Amino acid sequence: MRAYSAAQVRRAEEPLLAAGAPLMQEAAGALARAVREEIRAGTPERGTSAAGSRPTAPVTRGRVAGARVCVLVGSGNNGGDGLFAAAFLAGRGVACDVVLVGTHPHAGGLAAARRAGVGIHLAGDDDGVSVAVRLALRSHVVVDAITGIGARGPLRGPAAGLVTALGDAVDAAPAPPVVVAVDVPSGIGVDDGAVPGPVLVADRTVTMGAAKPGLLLPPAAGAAGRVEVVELGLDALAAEPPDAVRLTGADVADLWPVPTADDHKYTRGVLGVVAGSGAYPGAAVLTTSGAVRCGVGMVRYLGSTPVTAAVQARHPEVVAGRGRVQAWVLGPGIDPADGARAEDVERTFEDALRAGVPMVLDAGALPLLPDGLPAHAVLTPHAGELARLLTDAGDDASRADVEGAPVAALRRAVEITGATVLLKGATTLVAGPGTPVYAQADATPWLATAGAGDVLAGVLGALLAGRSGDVVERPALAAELAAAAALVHGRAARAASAGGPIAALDVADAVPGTLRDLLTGEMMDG
Ligand SMILES: NC(=O)C1=CN([C@@H]2O[C@H](COP(=O)(O)OP(=O)(O)OC[C@H]3O[C@@H](n4cnc5c(N)ncnc54)[C@H](O)[C@@H]3O)[C@@H](O)[C@H]2O)[C@@H](O)CC1
Ligand SMILES: Nc1ncnc2c1ncn2[C@@H]1O[C@H](COP(=O)(O)OP(=O)(O)O)[C@@H](O)[C@H]1O
Ligand SMILES: [K+]
Repeated sequence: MRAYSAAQVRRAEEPLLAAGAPLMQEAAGALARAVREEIRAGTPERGTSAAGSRPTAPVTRGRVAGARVCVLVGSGNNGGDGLFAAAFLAGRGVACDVVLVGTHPHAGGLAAARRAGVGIHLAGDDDGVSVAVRLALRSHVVVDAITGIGARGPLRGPAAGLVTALGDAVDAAPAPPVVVAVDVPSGIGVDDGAVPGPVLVADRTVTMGAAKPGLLLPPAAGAAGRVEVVELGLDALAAEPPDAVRLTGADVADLWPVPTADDHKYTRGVLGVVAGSGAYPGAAVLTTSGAVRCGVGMVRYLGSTPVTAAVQARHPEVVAGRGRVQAWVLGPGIDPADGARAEDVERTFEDALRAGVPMVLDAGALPLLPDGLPAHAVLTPHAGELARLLTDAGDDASRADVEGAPVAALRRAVEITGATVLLKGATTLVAGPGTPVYAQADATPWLATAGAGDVLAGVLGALLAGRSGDVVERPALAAELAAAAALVHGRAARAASAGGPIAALDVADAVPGTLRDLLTGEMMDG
């Protein structure tokens, strides 16, 4: 999924609007269809529960007549989409109410809604807000058409009051309405994914023409629910670089190296691993497991005799000692204050830099880095490690700062280091110099467990080893491959979990099945 900024979308719409294309009618039609789907998917209980708080007749599966919909309408074209959709729905027998949040609603849309018999209400003051909340709570679906790509800053005035009050009421409702956002949840940072003020959390977002960055990027993406793009024929976007990207399973199938009859283990890629130490031997096992399970040609491990023995007890195929490699993983389970191990990392890093070999720099390697790294070096910090990296470079950043504005922190780290940076989290973000931000939300919160990051380092190392030559030739590929590794790691965690707890090694063990499903097209997205 490729996401474009508000300005890019406006530019792409211009020629179509100038030619008289009925974009708003198409947008409103698609929105009305989505609302009808939500009504049809609703169970009969939803219509009657809430301790009888809904005076509507129960909605039978598959029918929309008799359902109630409440549309929150702002003063711009986003509100226009909502008004025309309300008119369509009323024509299908849906009981529609519109709550006007701004003073100058779209004139054509308002006239159409009135003609269709839609109830029109005003949320201009506290009384209006109370009425609107009551209308919304007795509805099956609430449509948020307050602001779209024309929003500036946090919601203000009555819009802010209504969204705050309604958000609280929906949270407390025993049978809350389904919330469908038009284009974006009103109040999010459309281009940067910020949440600067109140936002009504949506179950589904129907976005017009193309996805917007705020629908993919945290924290705003968390308010968007399922995102559905309505095709409006914005062909001009095909020639533009997207601002944000989310890879799908099919993208990963295209990126993952698949051996052919001409291959042998050395052409498939050899990964060198400097991970684990006397204090953290497990990191060596987890990192090599992640790599071995990806089907890399060979893994070479560099570490002390007892840690090497632990690695080989789990994976007899791992080879001990130096040799030619196509990529490195440096740092998991290594304390930068552990002189001998830090020296192993630094020495190998210098060799890798000279040889021009791609590398993953994780955990203990991060504080040892010089500036001016190549884009084929991929740093894999979590938010705490990224905050430290920025602070060491002279920016004053806390973990909370990184979590509050992760994209800005990520971009800053790329700027400072020159490297590709993968920021781990519930949504894993990746960017390199000049690349879009990749935002992958493929995992399960069960993945937040010790050692999971070591497995990711191994998976990414294996992928970089397999595509080493391509990465060196086209360093921007490193970011895409890192996003692909995050997808595989996240999907493997989901497969291993199936709703229950997992240990890091379970994630590595689920990688072969996950890759098989992705490569054979048996794993669907979503
Ligand atoms: N250009 C077009 O013809 C199309 C536009 N479309 C829709 O139109 C939207 C863009 O429309 P607009 O450019 O009119 O802009 P919006 O409708 O997104 O927002 C503008 C309105 O919101 C108010 N507003 C802005 N910031 C606010 C804030 N922080 N708090 C409260 N109110 C705020 C403004 O005063 C103005 O009334 C898209 O998001 C999409 O939904 C679609 O219908 C497709 C076609
Ligand atoms: N809430 C969450 N939901 C999904 N994945 C998460 C969540 N929190 C963390 N993760 C993932 O779990 C892994 C944790 O890695 P990391 O923090 O490096 O742990 P460790 O250092 O113990 O290996 C990362 O892949 C990260 O993206
Ligand atoms: K909206």
